[in-house]
Amino acid sequence: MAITIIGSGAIGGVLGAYLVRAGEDIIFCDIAQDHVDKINQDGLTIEGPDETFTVKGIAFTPSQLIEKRKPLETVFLCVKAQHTEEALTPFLPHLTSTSQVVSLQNGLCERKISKLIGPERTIGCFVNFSADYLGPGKILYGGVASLYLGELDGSATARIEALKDKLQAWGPAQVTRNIWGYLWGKMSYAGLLYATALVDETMAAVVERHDLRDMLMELCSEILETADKEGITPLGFDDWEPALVYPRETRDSEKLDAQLAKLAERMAANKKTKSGIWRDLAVRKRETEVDAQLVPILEIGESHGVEMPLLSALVAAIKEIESGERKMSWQNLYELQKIYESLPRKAS
Ligand SMILES: NC(=O)C1=CN([C@@H]2O[C@H](COP(=O)(O)OP(=O)(O)OC[C@H]3O[C@@H](n4cnc5c(N)ncnc54)[C@H](OP(=O)(O)O)[C@@H]3O)[C@@H](O)[C@H]2O)C=CC1
Ligand SMILES: CC(C)(CO)C(=O)C(=O)O
Repeated sequence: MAITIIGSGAIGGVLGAYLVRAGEDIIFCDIAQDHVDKINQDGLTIEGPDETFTVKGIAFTPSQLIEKRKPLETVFLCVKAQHTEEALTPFLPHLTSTSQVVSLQNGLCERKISKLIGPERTIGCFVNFSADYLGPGKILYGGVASLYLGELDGSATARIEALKDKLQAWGPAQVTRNIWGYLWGKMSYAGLLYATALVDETMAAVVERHDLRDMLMELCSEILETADKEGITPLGFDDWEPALVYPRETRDSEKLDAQLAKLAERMAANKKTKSGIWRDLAVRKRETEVDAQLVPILEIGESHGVEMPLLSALVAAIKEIESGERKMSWQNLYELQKIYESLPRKAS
């Protein structure tokens, strides 16, 4: 089973490198010509917490790969959420009736992919390991964390098992019958991650702030309430436990505090201490995935009549940082805190 990785940056690069090292047939595809050239000339280097290694790689830009007119059987789609359609569309003529496209992305990208190619060719995936693209041919890997694969309809299939088995070359990939539970669980966590990117600090430094905690949990609750209205129970992973956050009325502050302390510890111990959102804003100076990740949640929430003052303010603040109108600062979190304090339904 040849695997084509479309978007061979942080996530695609790490998974691809481990698979190449295990002898799998991997084709890297990336829009960054310098990255493609470097992989072809000198290989792809992964700087991980335990080891640094380089694999030889075969890489193409999308146009080079399209020219080859080869059918693509298994695709790992690892582009940022906002690039989902534009990355996949050129390859539609090269997909067969049995092709499978796995979304190794944050967000509800499986919805977009299944619109393009049908749910039967779309495979859901929840990824929580961390990585950063450092430069052409070079990726920092933060270390192992959760990765779940699942059919969108929750069925158990041989193809999911086969993919899970292959991914053992990377680490403890697992199968789930509830991929939407994980994807929404990650979206609730994404609310927290985006909030940490409002300030030029580590994720742990924000999560450790007790004075901001109720506000941050209310922000995540807006997303969790939306999931609830969609009939989905978000699942927990890697010290993020949505069930301790929502429903608001069953929240046990002591238990939640203990859990968030563990989460902060985990964040501080990772090689990647700041989020991908922070990195897009502060290092890569480019737009984040906010329009493709949190804005759709706002839309879904609004369609159910969920009030989302904190999420709306967070989205606005991130967009202002993107456009240069706002700077990263603790002040941004204090502004969210003020909104929180003005809410009638505070859960403290
Ligand atoms: N990095 C992390 O720690 C984690 C990331 N994720 C999620 O994984 C997904 C991928 O993120 P990540 O790997 O960090 O992103 P990266 O930016 O590191 O990698 C994406 C790569 O795709 C390339 N690309 C963009 N458009 C196309 C295209 N049309 N065809 C082919 N390649 C293209 C990008 O090039 P260019 O940069 O030039 O646009 C980039 O090299 C995101 O949804 C992210 O939220 C999930 C968990 C953790
Ligand atoms: C923080 C992380 C790696 C998840 O743990 C992430 O999803 C991101 O950087 O956006």
